[in-house]
Amino acid sequence: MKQNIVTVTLNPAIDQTIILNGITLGKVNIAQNVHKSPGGKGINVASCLADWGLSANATGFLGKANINPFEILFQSKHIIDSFIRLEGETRVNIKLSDILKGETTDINLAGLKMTNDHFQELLKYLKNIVNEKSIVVLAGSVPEGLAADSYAQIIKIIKKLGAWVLLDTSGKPLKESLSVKEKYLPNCIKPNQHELSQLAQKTLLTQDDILQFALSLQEKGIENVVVSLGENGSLFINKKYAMHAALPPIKTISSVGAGDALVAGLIAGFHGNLQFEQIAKLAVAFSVAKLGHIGPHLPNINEVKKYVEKVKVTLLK
Ligand SMILES: Nc1ncnc2c1ncn2[C@@H]1O[C@H](COP(=O)(O)OP(=O)(O)O)[C@@H](O)[C@H]1O
Ligand SMILES: O=P(O)(O)OC[C@H]1O[C@](O)(COP(=O)(O)O)[C@@H](O)[C@@H]1O
Repeated sequence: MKQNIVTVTLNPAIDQTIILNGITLGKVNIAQNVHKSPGGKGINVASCLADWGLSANATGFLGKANINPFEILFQSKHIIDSFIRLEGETRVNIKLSDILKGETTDINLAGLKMTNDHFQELLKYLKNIVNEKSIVVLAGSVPEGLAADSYAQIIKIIKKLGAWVLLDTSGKPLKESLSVKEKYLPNCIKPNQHELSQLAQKTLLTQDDILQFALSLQEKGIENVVVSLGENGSLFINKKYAMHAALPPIKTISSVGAGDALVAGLIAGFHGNLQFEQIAKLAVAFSVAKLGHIGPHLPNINEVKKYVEKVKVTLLK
């Protein structure tokens, strides 16, 4: 039984969400409001898990100069803070939330530059704490200075230690992590439609295009392939099942972190040894419940459970 949950965020961010009543590019736009919240994929996962009552050990790299909001989040949600502190500032990512259209535009910056010494320090830490009872989430972009196969390197080490690994990344780091021997593949991946198309090197337009490519990845040896499709829900694929799960859209306050909330729901489900269909329902419920909040937060557990009951699942295999 897997027990301890570790999340790794190589490139965290403070998300600055600017609320606008419509955006016109090339013109002056007046903001309605602005919110700043500590984020980055693995941190968002740990934060949603905390709201569900599961404690995670969060690690990766943070800049010392603007660390306060992260430390406040970790303390308030009892997240174990194992971040390696670096000189300088963690990046600030801009999220333009157009409440008129219900659309969010993300402007993600590069972040702190890393060195191989930083990476080795992280590997050393992971070797110390990861074991056969660990569930490890590796999530987000790879910062400047680290090799594109950084996740592949981490996965090889922690799978040798017996960990179960979920990888949520895109582009070259995703490709590199899947171009390895079967025993070093992640146990689960969660690309969105765009990221899956990048991996496929062609635009996957229809649900069937997406399903066929996701099935081919599962057949290659990735036990669980989850594809998030925004307002169209998600596909969940393992050896036995392929299913589509979704909830009708709710009033979206911010879609930033919906993918991370989906990952948190997957982890909560796998950690609880739930049946695959229940895992899918929990993941979708987490992601939709998050839409009502700015930042990586879920409503209370009972409200999330109400969403779970409403998730519609369709078997595709
Ligand atoms: N407008 C929406 N209506 C209903 N569900 C949504 C909506 N936007 C996101 N979701 C849920 O959040 C999940 C993750 O969203 P998505 O945008 O695909 O992730 P990512 O942020 O990783 O691109 C979706 O699979 C879906 O369950
Ligand atoms: O690590 P990346 O890929 O640059 O993404 C970082 C951004 O993604 C987020 O984790 C949100 O991700 P999702 O909307 O995909 O769940 C933000 O908090 C952060 O600004």
